[in-house]
This record gives sequence, structure tokens and C-alpha cells, in this order.
Amino acid sequence: MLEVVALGCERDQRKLFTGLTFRLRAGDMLRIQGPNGSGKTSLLRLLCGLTQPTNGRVELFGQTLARQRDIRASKLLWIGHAAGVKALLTVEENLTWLSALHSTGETAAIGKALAAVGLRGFEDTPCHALSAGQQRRIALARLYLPNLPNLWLLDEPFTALDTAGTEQLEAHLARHCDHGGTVVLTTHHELSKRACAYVDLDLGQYTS
Ligand SMILES: Nc1ncnc2c1ncn2[C@@H]1O[C@H](COP(=O)(O)OP(=O)(O)OP(=O)(O)O)[C@@H](O)[C@H]1O
Repeated sequence: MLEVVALGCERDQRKLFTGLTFRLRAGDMLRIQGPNGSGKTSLLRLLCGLTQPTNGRVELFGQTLARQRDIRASKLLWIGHAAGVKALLTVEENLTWLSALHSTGETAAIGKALAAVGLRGFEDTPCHALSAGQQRRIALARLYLPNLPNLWLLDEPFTALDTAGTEQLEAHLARHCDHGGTVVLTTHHELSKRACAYVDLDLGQYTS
């Protein structure tokens, strides 16, 4: 599904990592950890095709990612480290907007996803009136919409979540993998619930 071959990344003429090679299949969960600044976010951006590698390549379903610009959105779901919500839009409007790439945005599905992340009753609340954890939950509600791509790339998804929210997300990610999905996530958090096919990658070991 996703293959990384001899990948290297440089930012501002400074090498972050080199020689990274791995292959992910349906059902795999890859947790990327490493010190601040080691390049975890930079790696996820490479895996999404948002930036291009200095060396090596990323292949999605057997094709170089750079050549798949038009169809990437249908093959992978990316949630960045910022919640990415618009302060003046309501909770429901934000999720409808965030889901536009993958979902039809039907009201019933939006309502179910918001309920799944504990935001029932907040549908009409403008996002500037929410806490950081509640804003994060809007971004994560995308993971409860129907018809999503199987490959999820998540940058620090546990940021600002409380204990119950963290446990629920861990379980949801593990379930997704155990049903044939694939998850790549960056986090400093030790997962207590993992998919059956779980791999830990310490990016600090690839720093030159
Ligand atoms: N837009 C940018 N332009 C130039 N350099 C950048 C940019 N974003 C990040 N960097 C540099 O790339 C390096 C890696 O950043 P990155 O965000 O990938 O690290 P990280 O491992 O995710 O860090 P953290 O654990 O702090 O989130 C950092 O040293 C940073 O200074």
C-alpha cells in the first residue's frame, strides 16, 4: 500500500534523516516517534505528497506519490498537528467543510461523527467558543465519517485530548487497522491499545 525507499529529508540545508525504508500493508499501524525537531512532521508531509524528498521515494499503491497529485485525496486521509478549524464557523459547518475531500457531508453522517467525539449539543456553537480539546475533537470527527480512504496519516492526534478521549481514539485507530485499514501516526504518547500489526519507528535513529 505505502512504500518508502531510501528516503531522505533536508530542511534549510540541514539533513533531518536519511536512509529510511519501510513498507506498510493493510492492517498495519506505524507509530513515528523521536526528539523534537527530528523530522516527524516533515516525514508525514512527505508521505502525503505535500513536500518532495531530498533523496529516495514514496510509493502509494505501487506508483510514485509525486505522480498521483489528482487522486491522492481519494487514497489517503491526512490530519495535521493543528486542529485546522475556522474560528467563526460553527462546529457543524467546520466538520462539513473539513469532510468535503472524502465525504458527501450529509447532515446525518456529520451528526453521528460529532456525537462519536462527544460534541453532540455543540453543533451550532462557533468554534472560537470551544476549548482546545474540543477543537481537536472536531478535526478527529473526520475519522468517524463514512466512505473514508483506508490509509490515515495523523500528526500528533492526541494533542489536547483528555484521558477518555485518548483511550477512545487509541481504540478507534486499532479497530480501523484490525479491519484492514492502515494508520501512520506521530506521537510522543505511548499507546496502550495497539493494532495487531504494530511497528514503532524512532526517527532519532535515522538522523545523520
Ligand atoms: N517550514 C519550515 N521551513 C524550514 N524549516 C522547517 C520548517 N518546518 C520545520 N522546519 C525544520 O525542520 C526540522 C524538523 O521539523 P519537524 O516539525 O518535522 O520536527 P518534529 O520531529 O515533528 O518536531 P516536534 O516533535 O517538535 O513536533 C526542525 O528543525 C525545523 O526547524
